[in-house]
Amino acid sequence: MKPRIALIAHDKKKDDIIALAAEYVDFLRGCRLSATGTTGGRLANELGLTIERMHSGPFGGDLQIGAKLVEGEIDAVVFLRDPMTPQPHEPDINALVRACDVHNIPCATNVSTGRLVLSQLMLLARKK
Ligand SMILES: O=C(CO)COP(=O)(O)O
Repeated sequence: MKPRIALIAHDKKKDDIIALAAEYVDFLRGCRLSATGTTGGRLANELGLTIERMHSGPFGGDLQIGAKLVEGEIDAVVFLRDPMTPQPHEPDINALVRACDVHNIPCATNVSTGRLVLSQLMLLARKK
């Protein structure tokens, strides 16, 4: 089965997630991707990725990704949070990260960890 990956970034981290996704774009093309609204729009427009786009984060997108994850439909999350800017939907953000911990789903919250997670998923996918 194709790896199912959720990609999310706060506004000041969006350039970072585009750059990160660009590094792995060939692998990501073979994955089933979901994203919050604005992040997904940029990934689709700038990298040509096919993505299931949820609502924007402040309008419930993190919760939608969390619900998919709870249903067993997400294998890994790359969520580049902005640690320097308060977010109006902080409870939703915490709920998604908590859901990852509850269900033991890898959740990369910075670029370095994102690289480790995507590299490993890529290796595992090659072995299959
Ligand atoms: O706010 C977000 C995650 O908490 C991201 O939402 P957008 O991708 O719609 O900007």
